[in-house]
Amino acid sequence: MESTWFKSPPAISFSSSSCPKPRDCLTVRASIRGELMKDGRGNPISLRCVQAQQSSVSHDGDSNSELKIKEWEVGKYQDEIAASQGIRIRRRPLTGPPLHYVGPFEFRLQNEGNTPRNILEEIVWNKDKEVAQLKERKPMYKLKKELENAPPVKDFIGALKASYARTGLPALIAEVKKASPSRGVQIAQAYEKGGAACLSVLTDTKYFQGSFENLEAINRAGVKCPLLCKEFIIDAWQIYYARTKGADAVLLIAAVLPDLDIEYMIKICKIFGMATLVEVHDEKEMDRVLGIKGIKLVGINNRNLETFEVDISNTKKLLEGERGRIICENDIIVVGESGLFTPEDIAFVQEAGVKAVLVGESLVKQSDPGIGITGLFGRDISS
Ligand SMILES: O=P(O)(O)OC[C@@H](O)[C@@H](O)c1c[nH]c2ccccc12
Repeated sequence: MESTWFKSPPAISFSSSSCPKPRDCLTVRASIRGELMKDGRGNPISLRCVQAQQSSVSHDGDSNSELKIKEWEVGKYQDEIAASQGIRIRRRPLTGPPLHYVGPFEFRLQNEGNTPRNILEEIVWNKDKEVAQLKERKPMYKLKKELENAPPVKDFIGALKASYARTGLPALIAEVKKASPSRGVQIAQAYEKGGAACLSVLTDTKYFQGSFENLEAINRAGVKCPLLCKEFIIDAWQIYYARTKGADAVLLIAAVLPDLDIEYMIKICKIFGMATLVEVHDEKEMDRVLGIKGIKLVGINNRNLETFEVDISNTKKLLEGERGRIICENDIIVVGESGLFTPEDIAFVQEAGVKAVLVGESLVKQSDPGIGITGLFGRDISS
């Protein structure tokens, strides 16, 4: 049967002006997924926007595609809000909702931008699909049940502080990069023996050849270092999932997530006792993140995730002046991330103000990761 959507497009405008409270729309997307019925400040969210729009939706079409259309619409709002915060990464391609839908003319015009503009955007678009499939297989209610058997949480920030106090050097978060689960466990154990305070485990498979199996195996092997789940998190579901696999901390990338999402995800992590490493790459992202409540751990990525270029002076640049002062006053721990290879590099970022470093490449280059750690710091930091 021909859809009424096709004949008469609904009276939906995608500009924020049709919605008096764009923040509500952002959270509505989560509530459609059944995850969130309160806003970032704990107030019940208003479903006004969706309700208003639903009243203009024909009920001839099946409710599934209506829901998909709703999700797409709210996703549009989400991208608008993100763009207003200077976020260049779009959460999904501009392809419209289900094929039979012909949207307002202005949006058909915009639909030209269906190719990702850079690698980060491509990763995020793929992640969006991947997470949707995973969620179908394991809906939230099942995941919540599994949480009851999740391994106990380890204190990520406490481990960083203890290591810094012990060695006087930035605490090491050593990254387990692409590896089979058995090799991943060996590497993790060698990092721990070599003096790493915490471990980062890449879990993205498509682009980084990591896996959640690695995370789970390292946790099961009894490694004592707290574990950071290094994932492209775009949905709270992933945090729950990471916890069931033994994550003690998650990475939140400011280039991808709007402030409200970061705030909301920090709250979820807090409830679980997990830490959040909020990653920034430029001044604008740093300023946004410093304005978010509950920030304790900020990572400065020296690698631009849009181009993959690395420049370690980025860490220094972002810690100068007023920003450095705010960080000190608020007792925020800064992690220097990427491109660190030598004791001089470590000294450079320490001088700039970091109390921890996240290192992958330079450690895995060595056949023995323990020797890699000694080479990186210029001395044995294991005891
Ligand atoms: O291997 P390096 O240059 O030492 O970098 C490690 C880590 O900082 C890097 O893997 C990283 C930092 N942030 C990310 C976000 C996504 C993927 C990877 C990363």
